[in-house]
Amino acid sequence: MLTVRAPATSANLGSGFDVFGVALGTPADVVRVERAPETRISVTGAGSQYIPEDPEQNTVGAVADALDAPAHIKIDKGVRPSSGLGSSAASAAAAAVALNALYDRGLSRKELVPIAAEGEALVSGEAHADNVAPSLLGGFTVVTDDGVTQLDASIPVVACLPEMSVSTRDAREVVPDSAALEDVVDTVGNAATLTVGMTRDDPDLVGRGMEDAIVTPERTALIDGYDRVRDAALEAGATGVTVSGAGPGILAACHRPDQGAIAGAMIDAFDALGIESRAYQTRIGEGATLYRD
Ligand SMILES: Nc1ncnc2c1ncn2[C@@H]1O[C@H](COP(=O)(O)OP(=O)(O)OP(=O)(O)O)[C@@H](O)[C@H]1O
Ligand SMILES: N[C@@H](CCO)C(=O)O
Repeated sequence: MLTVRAPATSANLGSGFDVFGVALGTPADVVRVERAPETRISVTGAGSQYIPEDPEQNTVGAVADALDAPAHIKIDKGVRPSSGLGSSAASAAAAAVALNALYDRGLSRKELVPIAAEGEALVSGEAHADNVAPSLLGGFTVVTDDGVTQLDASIPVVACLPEMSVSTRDAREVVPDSAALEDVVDTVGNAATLTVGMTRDDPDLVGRGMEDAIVTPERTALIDGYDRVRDAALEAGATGVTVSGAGPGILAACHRPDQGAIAGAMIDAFDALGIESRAYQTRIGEGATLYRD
């Protein structure tokens, strides 16, 4: 039996829609695999009641198919589904690493990115890799049609998850088909600022670069209380705030000493609207880890 822990991720970071992603220190999914004549899946943990065990409908089933690696696969969910924290991707990334090792396929982490992305195609209709890449590789990742670029980074963040769900499929429907040149120019500038910030591990530059005038405003309308939570986080010292992935999770970049106050302010702001939430005080962290039992 092999065990893999794969982290939650936050994609987009505002200015890098479908391009940027980061691995989070917590939460994470844990996947255990054992060789078997055909794939069988069981799911426990956060939100497991909403996750199908049918291999045709679970992201890990798509990965087992893509690697031609049938197995009994046990998923222990730490990342709640439809959270914006890359729940479906964490399972897919963990399964890709585990099955690659179980069947000695010899693929590198980068080569596993498109394989894990097959799972995303199953649930959201598109094989976007901006969550599976950081879950596999760790740090900050840039995904384009030409491949994946990875950079180690360790910016402190708060990921606040309200008790509501937004499916990636629905959140992709509100993305505009076109944008004004002025907004594109602003977003490119912000994306460049954020990237420099990551290379310097500078939370101020990263936060400044999280602004986006094209996709994020359309998506915030799907998250009750977004503006109040964002303002509360900024007042408590966040250097930047944006929707995590497709939402409803909200990501704040910050300096380490402000983390507790930001987490409290975000939870209180949701609470004032009658919405329960939890906040992960974490930092950009490592990719999937393989354990041999
Ligand atoms: N192993 C899995 N883990 C989580 N969700 C899964 C899994 N397999 C299938 N799903 C389905 O995927 C959907 C959740 O994926 P979705 O992309 O909407 O959320 P997410 O991964 O948390 O968000 P995001 O990609 O925005 O960060 C749910 O419908 C869920 O049933
Ligand atoms: N880039 C994708 C990620 C989903 O987590 C989106 O925002 O739709």
